[in-house]
Amino acid sequence: MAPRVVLVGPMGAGKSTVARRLGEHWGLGVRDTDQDIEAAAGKPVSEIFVDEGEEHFRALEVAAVATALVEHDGVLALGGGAVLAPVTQEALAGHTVVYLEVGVADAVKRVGLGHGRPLLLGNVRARVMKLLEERAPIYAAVATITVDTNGRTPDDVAAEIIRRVEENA
Ligand SMILES: Nc1ncnc2c1ncn2[C@@H]1O[C@H](COP(=O)(O)OP(=O)(O)OP(=O)(O)O)[C@@H](O)[C@H]1O
Ligand SMILES: O=C(O)C1=C[C@@H](O)[C@@H](O)[C@H](O)C1
Ligand SMILES: [Mg+2]
Repeated sequence: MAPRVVLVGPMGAGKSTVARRLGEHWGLGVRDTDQDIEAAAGKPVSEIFVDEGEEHFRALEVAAVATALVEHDGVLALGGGAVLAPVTQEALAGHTVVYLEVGVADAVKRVGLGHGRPLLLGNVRARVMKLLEERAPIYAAVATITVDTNGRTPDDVAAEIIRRVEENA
């Protein structure tokens, strides 16, 4: 069992939103590792960061991704920082991984004040810029398909993913 597609990309890329569109189109279940972690912990990601710290969250995330990759055969959205873990990078090899690419301007518009996104606390624009710069090469390296989401609607992005995944099948 393996997910039909795994979505990666930074906060505001639209992973959760586009995953729902893809699930509807293909009639597949949708899973989101942030939600799996929240359900198991019984609290939001932002509270896990405050109560237990980022390192603890990252350990939960490695386990949540590993489990979802073997258990889930639908559409899987990963948390924005999941691909930072080398073990997750290795686990993604062989999967259809879609990188939702987004620039600073669109990402900032989409995340607004960054509520519920602990890594954006403070200066949202500066934080987004730094994260995008550090992570873009990692997203690109794990991806088998890269889709530009800038200035595009979630439906448009989903349509491109559907076309390209079906072409590659
Ligand atoms: N292509 C798009 N165009 C405009 N707005 C979008 C687009 N995709 C998503 N959004 C909006 O941006 C916000 C963030 O989207 P979403 O939560 O899907 O991002 P994410 O990649 O899952 O982020 P995170 O890593 O924080 O979970 C939502 O309000 C969503 O409606
Ligand atoms: O980009 C990140 O590091 C994060 C993204 C979110 O999906 C959450 O997993 C959390 O807020 C951390
Ligand atoms: Mg999300």
